[in-house]
Amino acid sequence: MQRQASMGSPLHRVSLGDPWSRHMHPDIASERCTPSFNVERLTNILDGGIEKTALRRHVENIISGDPEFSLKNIYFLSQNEHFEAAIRKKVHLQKLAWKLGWPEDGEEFKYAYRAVSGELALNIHTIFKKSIRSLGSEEQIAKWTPLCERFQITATYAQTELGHGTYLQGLETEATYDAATQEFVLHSPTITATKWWPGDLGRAATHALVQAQLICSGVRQGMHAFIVPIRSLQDHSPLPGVTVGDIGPKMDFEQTDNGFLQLDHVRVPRENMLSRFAQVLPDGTYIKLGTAQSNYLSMVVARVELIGGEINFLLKKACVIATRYSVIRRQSRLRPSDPEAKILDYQTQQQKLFVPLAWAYAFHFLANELLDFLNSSHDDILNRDFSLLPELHALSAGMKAMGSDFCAQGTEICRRACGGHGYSKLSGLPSLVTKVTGSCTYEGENTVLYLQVARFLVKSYQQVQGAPGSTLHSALARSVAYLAEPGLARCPAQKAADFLQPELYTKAWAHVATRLIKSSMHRLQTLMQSGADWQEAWNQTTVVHVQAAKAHCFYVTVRTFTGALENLEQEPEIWRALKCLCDLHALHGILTHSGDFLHDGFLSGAQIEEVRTAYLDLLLLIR
Ligand SMILES: CCCCCCC/C=C/C(=O)SCCNC(=O)CCNC(=O)[C@H](O)C(C)(C)COP(=O)(O)OP(=O)(O)OC[C@H]1O[C@@H](n2cnc3c(N)ncnc32)[C@H](O)[C@@H]1OP(=O)(O)O
Ligand SMILES: Cc1cc2nc3c(=O)[nH]c(=O)nc-3n(C[C@H](O)[C@H](O)[C@H](O)COP(=O)(O)OP(=O)(O)OC[C@H]3O[C@@H](n4cnc5c(N)ncnc54)[C@H](O)[C@@H]3O)c2cc1C
Repeated sequence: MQRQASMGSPLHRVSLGDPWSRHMHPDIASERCTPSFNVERLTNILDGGIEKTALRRHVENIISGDPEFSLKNIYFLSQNEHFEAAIRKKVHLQKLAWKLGWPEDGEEFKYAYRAVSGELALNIHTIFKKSIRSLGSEEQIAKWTPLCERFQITATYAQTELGHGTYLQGLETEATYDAATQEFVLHSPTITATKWWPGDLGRAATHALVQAQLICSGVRQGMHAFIVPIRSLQDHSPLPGVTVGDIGPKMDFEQTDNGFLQLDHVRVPRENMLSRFAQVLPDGTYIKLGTAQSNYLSMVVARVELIGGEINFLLKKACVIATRYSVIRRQSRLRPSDPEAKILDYQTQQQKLFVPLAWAYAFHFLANELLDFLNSSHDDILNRDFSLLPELHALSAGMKAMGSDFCAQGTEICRRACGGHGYSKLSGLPSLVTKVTGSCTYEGENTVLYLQVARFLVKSYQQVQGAPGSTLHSALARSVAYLAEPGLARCPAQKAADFLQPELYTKAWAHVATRLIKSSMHRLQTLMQSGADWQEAWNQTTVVHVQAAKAHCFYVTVRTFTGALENLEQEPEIWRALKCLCDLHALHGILTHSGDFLHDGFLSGAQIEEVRTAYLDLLLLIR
């Protein structure tokens, strides 16, 4: 008879399933019996409260107890079998959700998605639904949302083409308005106009949100979104004028049918253009209600939600797997007379695992703060108050880029830290690496997104240069307020312990970000003064602009992590544990970019050595 673990115990997910995992490994059990803080309390904090922990565990127990959600053979499936298994799980989960009354945007779906390791199909159907909310009029939301929620239609977000993924002004798919019939004619004029990559398009979708160049009365009005039926609701066959299929095997995401779509003069009614930010009147008059980039809002929402909802939880899983492995795996001896050591007792293994762990916490708090910013500004933007959009765009772009970069690095470090077993798919680590790697490309290629941050920093720096002190602070966005603050020329730290002060290392990062932004601006201005036009000068300084953008993004992660710590001062044990990880994150960044801190003498070589001492002591403390 299997021992039924209580829902609250950490064992509840281990003692189910195959016999040999029924017993907790003694090395893990011993590690767990002397925590320096209340583990359940920290779990509640990370979940967002006691009730959410209980709900998460309730959902996880449902999932882990239902054979329909089994992942046992997941690594042995072909591409098609993988997709079909994901469809079956999605349908089963949706029926369960309806039966249990789970709310559409409730936490339950998020917990279920993680519990099945993302092995669910129709994820872009959800992005389609959210895009309708961001780009659609109230009438369009009222019409299409129920159809999505009842799965009377399944949909995709079709923006990227064979010829263009980044440069949206270059999208070739056309939507030409025909006033005579009050319809839009959607057409793929070239092979490079073929929509290529959209998820759920290859086999599942009946409808597509097609981002296309709107042509009204012969005038090209830029990228707009159109809802296009692509498969029959009767027999799921492609509709007339539609050529659609799957793009084939990928590095990962085989649970998703990324597809291609060609449209041959497919007609849709005028009402199918999403019209929150622009309208076409029956006579073909174009009414602009937003900005040229208003229809990019759906990408801002997706970038914010993917950081915590997809990207960072892949790193969290890799940290759990690699840390558990590192207290079970014994290899070599610290002294000839000792028993073989747990590999987590080697300093190098501690560095390998505790830095990604610190990143996982840094991006956990960052994702929450960015989600709060989105939720507090989204309604204003929908009501066409775009005042917060530039900062939201810069933060979402930069944090998606840095979050995916760090999570891709971190999962790979965790995988390598598990030696040969880390190379086995059955460890779960390789698929975490290949899945998170995709996030460096999808929803905006990272370099391109860092350049968007750089563009925002250039404009913010020009504000600082051009505005008198008093009016400055009010106008400058909160995330770049440090640009207007009088910084220190030299770091005052005298000893290693001084570098464990969050205010000190946060200011150190603000100093470096400010200097790099100033330096990249100086290079830009120098090139222009020597005769280069803005575009040439910009292109010739993009490397240093990306460097400045990364320093700014790192500063934001440090500032956000230290802010989260301030909210935990009433939980001293937890505060101490997480402060160690915050310190480690900040100091690891300083050591790996020490040249940027030494460059203008802000830190001396001797101070870098003190940073290293503090850093190495942290590894021991965290262990
Ligand atoms: C659970 C499932 C896991 C897997 C899910 C995977 C789902 C993946 C989906 C996708 O990948 S969907 C496709 C994603 N594609 C992109 O992200 C495309 C990236 N490219 C762009 O965003 C744009 O082309 C660009 C690079 C920003 C350039 O745009 P454009 O040429 O039009 O403008 P710029 O001249 O650069 O900037 C003009 C102006 O507009 C502002 N701006 C740019 N983007 C946005 C935005 N998203 N929101 C608000 N504002 C934006 C930009 O800051 C400039 O402002 P100013 O400086 O002029 O004030
Ligand atoms: C797993 C996955 C899922 C996806 N799902 C979807 C989806 O559901 N819907 C959808 O529409 N799309 C989807 N995509 C497509 C994705 O959005 C694009 O691949 C992405 O936007 C990058 O565009 P691209 O592929 O054209 O790369 P490119 O832009 O061609 O990038 C190639 C190189 O060019 C560089 N580059 C490009 N522009 C510039 C510039 N201005 N300055 C400097 N360097 C530049 C980039 O940095 C990069 O190094 C998905 C992609 C993946 C991998």
